[in-house]
Amino acid sequence: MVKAVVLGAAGGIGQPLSLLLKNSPLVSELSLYDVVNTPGVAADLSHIATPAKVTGYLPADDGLKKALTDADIVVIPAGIPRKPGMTRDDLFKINAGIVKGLIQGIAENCPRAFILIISNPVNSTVPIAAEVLRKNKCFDPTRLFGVTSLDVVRAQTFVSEIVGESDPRKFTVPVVGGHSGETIVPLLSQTQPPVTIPSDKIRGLIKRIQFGGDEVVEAKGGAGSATLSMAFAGFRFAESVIKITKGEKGIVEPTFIYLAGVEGGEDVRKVTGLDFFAVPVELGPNGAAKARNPLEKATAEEKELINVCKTGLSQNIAKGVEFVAASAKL
Ligand SMILES: NC(=O)c1ccc[n+]([C@@H]2O[C@H](COP(=O)([O-])OP(=O)(O)OC[C@H]3O[C@@H](n4cnc5c(N)ncnc54)[C@H](O)[C@@H]3O)[C@@H](O)[C@H]2O)c1
Ligand SMILES: O=C(O)C[C@H](O)C(=O)O
Repeated sequence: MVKAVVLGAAGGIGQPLSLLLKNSPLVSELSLYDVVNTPGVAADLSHIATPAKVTGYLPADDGLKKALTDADIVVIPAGIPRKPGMTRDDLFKINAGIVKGLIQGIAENCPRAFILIISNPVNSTVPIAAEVLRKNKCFDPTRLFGVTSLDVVRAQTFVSEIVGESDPRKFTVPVVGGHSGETIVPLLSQTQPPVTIPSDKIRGLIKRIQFGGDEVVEAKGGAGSATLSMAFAGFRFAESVIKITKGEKGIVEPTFIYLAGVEGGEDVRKVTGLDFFAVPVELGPNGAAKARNPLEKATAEEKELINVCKTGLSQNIAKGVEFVAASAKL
């Protein structure tokens, strides 16, 4: 029995992500929470002929508590998306408070649930979540994940396009660091199976992976950011987490984690000097079992990208940590 919860379920990501979860045979209960429209989304999904029982909640009548009680996995795409010209950090002002409130609800109602954070800026919202959980004395770094899967999905797709492979799923491309612009670092040299990217195309490919989100924001012209590809990527990650609860082994997912609390994380931390970083993580029955360290094997050019990443990412992390500390003083 697996109860999955989506917070922000009526939104652009929330709806298709909920559809994919409803379609999953691994989910027995699907609980949808948003500040608007969840009764309608839940009624709609509940007609689909799959076993998962769907319920929808609004804030009234203790909706968040009801949605979260007995949750095994909580996926959070709540919050505002970018418009052209905005950075993900521009979303901090609004989304920081939203994520803080929702994590407080998790701490009070399902502190052992796996938490998957999609809301941007991920580089700051995950540290916010960690601090809120810590204050509630229930922070388990092996159960808190920043969802960076879309960067890997894009890397797979764009690499395939360049090398002329029709099925992007054949490739594994480690993408490390954070989730915004230059904090996103694809390690193309470690693509499996190995690929040869023409040297005149490498810089462009790296930029496209780093700024793939902007491509969608521009194309949508003010109507939001990636939703469908994000739902695909978020579901892929959520499905992996659900699979480990069912005893499946050998699953590795790239994700933004608190390094000090995960086996192998200390080795990554020694290289980056940062508390949070996205690396490929081996999943086990309790969540993040082992952080892999692909940084030592990076090429000189990739190490340069990691250095650039570190500057921006350390500021984003500090901003999240300080936000929780400052709100505690109010
Ligand atoms: N991690 C990633 O790779 C990635 C990719 C795409 C988008 N995102 C981020 O995901 C977030 C959502 O994007 P979207 O396109 O779905 O936006 P959206 O505006 O379509 O949907 C967001 C939903 O959150 C809801 N919401 C707002 N406050 C809430 C609260 N306190 N509790 C519960 N729900 C609340 C809104 O009502 C809305 O339905 C954005 O911050 C966006 O930047 C992240
Ligand atoms: O670009 C955005 O703002 C949304 C998301 O982070 C993405 O990478 O598509």
